[in-house]
Amino acid sequence: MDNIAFIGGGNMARSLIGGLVPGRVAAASLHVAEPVDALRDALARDFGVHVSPDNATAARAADTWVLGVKPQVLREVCEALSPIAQGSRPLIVSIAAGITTAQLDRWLGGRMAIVRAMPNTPALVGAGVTGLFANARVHAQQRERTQHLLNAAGRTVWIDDEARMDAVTAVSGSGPAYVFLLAEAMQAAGEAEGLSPDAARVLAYQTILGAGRMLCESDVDAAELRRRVTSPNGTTHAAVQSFEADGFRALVQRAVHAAAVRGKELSDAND
Ligand SMILES: NC(=O)C1=CN([C@@H]2O[C@H](COP(=O)(O)OP(=O)(O)OC[C@H]3O[C@@H](n4cnc5c(N)ncnc54)[C@H](O)[C@@H]3O)[C@@H](O)[C@H]2O)C=CC1
Ligand SMILES: O=C(O)[C@@H]1CCC=N1
Repeated sequence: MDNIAFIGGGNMARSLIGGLVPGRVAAASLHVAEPVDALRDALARDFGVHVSPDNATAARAADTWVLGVKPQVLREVCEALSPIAQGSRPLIVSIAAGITTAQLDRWLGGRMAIVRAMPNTPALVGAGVTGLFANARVHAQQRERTQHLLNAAGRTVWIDDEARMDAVTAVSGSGPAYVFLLAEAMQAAGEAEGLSPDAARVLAYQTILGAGRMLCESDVDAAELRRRVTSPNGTTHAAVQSFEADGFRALVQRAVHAAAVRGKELSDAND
C-alpha cells in the first residue's frame, strides 16, 4: 500500500508533510486525521493530501502511521486505534516527546513495529534533524522507509539506546528554542548598545544564520570556528571571557538537563 497516515495534523505534522509532498511522495498517498476544521482544510488546500476528522479513517488507509498528537492524548488515541493496529500491523512512527516504544506497544495491543522519532521545527524549512530509535520488531526495510520519511525534514541520526531519546529531545527537539532565545537576547543587547530594533534584529538573526551554515558546511568544529573569530585581546575575546566567567556552559548544561528530566516526567505522567 505504501500510504502514510498522520494522526494529528498540527505544527510538526504539517512541517513533515510540507517536506514530503513536493517530490518525495505523492500527495494522494498521505492521509491526515485532524479534529480542527481549519487545520484540516489548510492541509488539503496547501498540499492536496486526504484529510478526515476521524483517526480510524486515516489509519485504515495506511501501512505507516505517524503519531503527531501531544503526549497527553497519545494513550487515548492509541487505545482507540488498537483493534485496527492489531489487524493491519502498520509501522508506527511516534514523534511524541517522552513516550516510550514500550508504552506505545502496550497501548496499541502489543507486538508492533515502532520507531520513536524526535524531529524539530526547522523541518519547516527542510533544515531539521531527527533522532530515531527503532524497537526490535522494526526490520531493515521499515528503517529505510522511516528514514526516507524523516529525511524530508532534514537529517536523521539513529540512536541505539532508547533511554538517550530524552537527551535527543533536550538537545535538538527543544534546541531551536534555545537559539531563538539567544536571538532575542542578542537583539535586545544590540538595542541596549544604541542600535535601532530593525538594525539589531537583522544583525542578530543573520549572524545566527551565517554561523549555523558555517557549523554545518565547514570541516572544522565549533571550537575552532570560534577561535578563528577571536582576535588576540580583541572584542570577541572580551565577550567570550564574559560568557565563560558567568558560567555559560554550566547554564546550557542545566537547561538541557531540565528538558531531559521533563521528557522522562512526560512518559511517567501519561502512562
Ligand atoms: N513542536 C516541536 O518542536 C516538536 C514537537 N514534537 C512532538 O510532536 C507532537 C505534536 O506537537 P505539535 O505539532 O507541536 O503540536 P500541535 O498541537 O500543533 O499538534 C497536535 C495536533 O493534534 C490534534 N489532535 C488533538 N487531539 C487529537 C486526537 N484525539 N486525534 C487526532 N488529532 C488530535 C490537534 O488538533 C493538533 O492539531 C507532540 O507529541 C510533541 O511532543 C516533537 C518534536 C518537536
Ligand atoms: O516542548 C516540547 O515538549 C516539544 C518536544 C520538543 C519540542 N517541543
